[in-house]
Amino acid sequence: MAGDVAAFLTRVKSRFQRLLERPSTVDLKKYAEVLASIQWREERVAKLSDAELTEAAKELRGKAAKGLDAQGMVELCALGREAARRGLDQRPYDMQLVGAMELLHGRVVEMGTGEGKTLAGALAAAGYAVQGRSVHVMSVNDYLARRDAEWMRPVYELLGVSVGWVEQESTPEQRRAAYRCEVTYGAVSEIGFDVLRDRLCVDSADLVQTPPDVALVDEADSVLVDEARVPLVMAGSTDDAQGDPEVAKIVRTLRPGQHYERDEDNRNAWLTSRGAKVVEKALGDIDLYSGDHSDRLAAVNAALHAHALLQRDVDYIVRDGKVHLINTSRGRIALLQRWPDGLQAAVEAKERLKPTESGEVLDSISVQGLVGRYQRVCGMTGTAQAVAEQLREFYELKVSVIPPNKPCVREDEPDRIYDTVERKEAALVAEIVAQHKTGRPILVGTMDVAESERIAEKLTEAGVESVVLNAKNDAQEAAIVADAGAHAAVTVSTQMAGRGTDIRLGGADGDDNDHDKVADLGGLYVIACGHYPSSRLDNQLRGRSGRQGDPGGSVVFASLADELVVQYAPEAEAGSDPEDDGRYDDDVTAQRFIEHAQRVAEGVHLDIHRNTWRYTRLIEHQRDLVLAYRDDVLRTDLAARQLAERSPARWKELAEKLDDEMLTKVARQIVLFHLDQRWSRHLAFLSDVRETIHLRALARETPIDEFHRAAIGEFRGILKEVGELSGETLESAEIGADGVDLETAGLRRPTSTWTYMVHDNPFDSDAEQALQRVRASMRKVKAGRS
Ligand SMILES: Nc1ncnc2c1ncn2[C@@H]1O[C@H](COP(=O)(O)OP(=O)(O)OP(=O)(O)O)[C@@H](O)[C@H]1O
Repeated sequence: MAGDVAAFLTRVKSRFQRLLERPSTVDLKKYAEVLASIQWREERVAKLSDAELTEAAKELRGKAAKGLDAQGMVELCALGREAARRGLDQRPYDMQLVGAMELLHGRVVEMGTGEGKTLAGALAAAGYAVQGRSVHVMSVNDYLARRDAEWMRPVYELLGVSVGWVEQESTPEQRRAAYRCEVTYGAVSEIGFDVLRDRLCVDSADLVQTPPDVALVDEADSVLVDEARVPLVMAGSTDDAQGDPEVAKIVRTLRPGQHYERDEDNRNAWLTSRGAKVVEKALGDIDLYSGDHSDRLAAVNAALHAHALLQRDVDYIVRDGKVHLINTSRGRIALLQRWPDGLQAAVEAKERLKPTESGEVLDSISVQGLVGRYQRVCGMTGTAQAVAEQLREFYELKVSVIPPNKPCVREDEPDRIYDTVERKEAALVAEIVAQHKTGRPILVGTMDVAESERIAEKLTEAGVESVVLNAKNDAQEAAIVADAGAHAAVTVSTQMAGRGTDIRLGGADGDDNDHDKVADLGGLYVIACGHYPSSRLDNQLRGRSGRQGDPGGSVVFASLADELVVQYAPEAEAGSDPEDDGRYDDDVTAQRFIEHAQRVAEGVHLDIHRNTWRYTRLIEHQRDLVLAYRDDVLRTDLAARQLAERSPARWKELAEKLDDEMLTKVARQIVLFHLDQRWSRHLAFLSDVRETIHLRALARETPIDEFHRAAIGEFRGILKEVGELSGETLESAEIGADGVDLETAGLRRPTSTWTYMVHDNPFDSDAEQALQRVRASMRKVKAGRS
């Protein structure tokens, strides 16, 4: 009873807190005086020569070393505005300055599409730089990182702020130079991979990054929420996890319902007893569930997952003999992503492809862990309000909504709801044909690659040529999207392909005439082929139209047979009969079910995020401890002192042969080798624990508690073990004037390393769900056997 009351109070408290902390539109009254002061100062700044402007920014640095006070903010904005006017021929709007100031207060700002976030972000980054801080502007891809850095360079230069960018092709030297700049642009993945690669340096001169200070995250909702769980991984070459072609062949013959079943949300599949028997027979009458065949069981599970849950052209495409994952939150190829090794190999076997190299995970960090390293985090996006709660829960970040420079006049029509997908698509195509005749540009948002191709085909049949945007590279995508506002353009796009690119009415190279012609037709018309699993994604798509007060329109064509509804509101039904064409006219019940399905989907994703974070938080914490120790070893003589104390006789003997510098280097190499290897083993251990945690949970232990207990217990001994192993190596390895030969001592560092992002780990996405599945499958197997 007391527990119930406590739970009730906690719920009330958190609801109350949420209400208090609801993101609100910034109070412009608060900024009225500041904006007036900026304008007053701007008139004076406009009279300065370029050199004097840069000098004034330098003076501001002197005063801002301990932070920007109100006067400092005014000066920064006045100088920044003038620098943008001269460098870009764009005078930042008041709302951009307000956005920049909110970023400088450490907020995630919501600014609509086309409101000029890139420039607002650059002014904020310069504001941090004049305070002596170093800023990483995190973009969603290489293309945008480079584009934004180059685009904003004139502004930074006039303000005397150095700027650089990193991309996948950058050499270590280029990276080092970029990170030495006060402001560095880079894709989140690239910045994360640099953190991981720096983890392997045995000489501090090889490090490329400087300590993390300020992260300014572009498309903050995608990065901090949608992709937060994505682990960035660095692997080294060792043995390879090959997909078993024999198992793949057997699994290919299995039928759903008979041999295996899937859970409702399509996140897992398991063999029925009949399926288990078929597999066991085909593998030579083995008992798949006996301890002797655990490798085979793992291979069967991975193959079944690849066969039953991962769909070609939805989850991945096959191109050039390789499996390319499709990033579900952006609906485009995720070049650097792969699944956990067993699954990747299983999909390759399913598609009968040559297996790609796999390896031992040397280190990994989640996007959330990466962002968590920074002292200060701020960000910008067109859609932050809907994730305000998550930003607060996971990052302690607050959202500020910046009103648009010009009010949005886009017309968002009510949903058009149909009974079946076929009839919905027929109506959608008819609507496109009709609108296209007027010359109005249309952007069609689809759920996945397969759907985008299907719609494009239907359009061709109906005599409308369209451009499909789904699996091109970022630069090409940007160029295509930029032209989506041209007269009579029809662009079919998967989710947010080409995000970050402005869609100008009249086309990228159009003049004012072209703009006005398209505006007169009603502006860009966005048509969605259904609702996305989150209202935020819907809004992102809609937001592509109606920029800077332009006219525009949007509509969603939905059906009660859409995957979202089938998966998350299977009980959905309409309150009326459909018209002849399958449309439910003004049916509130159908509409409510669709909204309900979206809310459930949002809830499921939040739960998964919360659950994964409960697991990864501890790992990230352990990682921080190991890294802090590693950093001491790398930069000081800690290893030498520790080994001298541990093996005084050997140390004395070596000190007679080697100079101090070499001996310190030897000690460092030995300790770093063992530390890195031990950490890699620890990660493998944790991954094993997570994969089997649901089995342990059957023994009535709470999975997360059990995981913590195992992880903490194992971690406790790591540094001691590294000390012991290092001592042994010091005693036994050959150490001469040239240093230590680790290889002859059997201690090989990985010869090649590579980095990738793990798309989604289906094996450990949600311990509770996994537990239920295992229970269900065990029940089934048992029932089948008895
Ligand atoms: N102060 C300004 N004056 C004139 N044009 C501007 C100004 N600020 C930005 N722009 C222009 O507005 C367009 C949109 O800018 P930007 O791409 O930064 O918008 P955004 O908010 O990032 O949009 P998205 O959500 O699509 O990423 C660009 O073409 C840019 O050159």
